[in-house]
Amino acid sequence: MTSITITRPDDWHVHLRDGSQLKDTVRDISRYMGRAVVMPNLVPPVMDTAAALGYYGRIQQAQPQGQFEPLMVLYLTDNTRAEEIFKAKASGKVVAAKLYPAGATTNSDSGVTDVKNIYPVLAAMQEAGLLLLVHGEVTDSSIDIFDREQIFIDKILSQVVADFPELKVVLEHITTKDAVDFVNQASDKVAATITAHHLLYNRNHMLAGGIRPHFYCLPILKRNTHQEALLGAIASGSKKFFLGTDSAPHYKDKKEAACGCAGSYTAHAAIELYAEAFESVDALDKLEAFASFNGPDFYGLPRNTDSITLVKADWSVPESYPLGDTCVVPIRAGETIAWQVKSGE
Ligand SMILES: NC(=O)N[C@@H](CC(=O)O)C(=O)O
Ligand SMILES: [Zn+2]
Ligand SMILES: [Zn+2]
Repeated sequence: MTSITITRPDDWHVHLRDGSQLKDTVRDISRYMGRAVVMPNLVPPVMDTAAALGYYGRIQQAQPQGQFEPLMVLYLTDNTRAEEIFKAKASGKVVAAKLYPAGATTNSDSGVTDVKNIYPVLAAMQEAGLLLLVHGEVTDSSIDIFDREQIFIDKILSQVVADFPELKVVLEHITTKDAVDFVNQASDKVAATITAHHLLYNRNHMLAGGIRPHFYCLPILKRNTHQEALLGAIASGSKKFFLGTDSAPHYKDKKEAACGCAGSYTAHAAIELYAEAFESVDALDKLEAFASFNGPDFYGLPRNTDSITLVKADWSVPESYPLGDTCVVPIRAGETIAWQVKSGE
């Protein structure tokens, strides 16, 4: 296949950051994504509706044409109150709240220390119809970093799902066969996003023959059998899996450092990288539902109505892109990508 036309996609998990970085992240995300679920892990985090609406306004100001719609998320803390959930829902702009276990990932220090602390909030979310998005990793330092997702699912997520059967839950950026199996056997209230980098890479790409910091993200890339399980999930065509890039820019010098930040940048070529992943398992016919149908269907939002066309033609990715005052090194920097979006779309 040399060309494929799909309904305009959305990104159900992205980091746009704030301040001087917004013009660059918004430029990339709004090239062809209709909507994006914008993660709230700013400094300070987006903890209430007023902050979410302020952030929404700044994103809107940063987009040249105004055709892109940010979908806002509240950052849950031990102190989030149930009434804030109803306020958020009533705003019409906030679609979800995010559970970051405290200390699990970038800017998660104010996250939740014990999921029991937010049980009244989860009850309110279930009642109001606000989705729960989850960074699914335990934070216990004695637990091996490669096991943190699987143990979170066993110890915490299965209990939450059992205790709130009507709550819609998205397990974000899944990285393991355990997560694929969990989501597949769960009710239709449970879904997952999968990133392009977890589909295209495994931990060998990050660690064999030299350490490559731009592949360092959380949850960390796993062994190739887990990558194969993720590819199996997208090739299955299940409606429970959809596009969430987790594109998470950090300045070049913060990644290429003795203690580098977690996060990989893919918004410069998101759908193009997903097309490669789907093609690798001969499943390009499943790309449209994954990128453009399953997300809005799960969130209860309308699907986009216009389309974009991808053509098979190599292009070279720059070594870096401008980001705020300096730059970000994207995934595939200095290498080629096999698909491109036809210009003008
Ligand atoms: N994925 C990452 O490695 N980093 C994300 C946070 C997150 O999504 O966990 C970030 O904000 O940089
Ligand atoms: Zn995360
Ligand atoms: Zn993320």
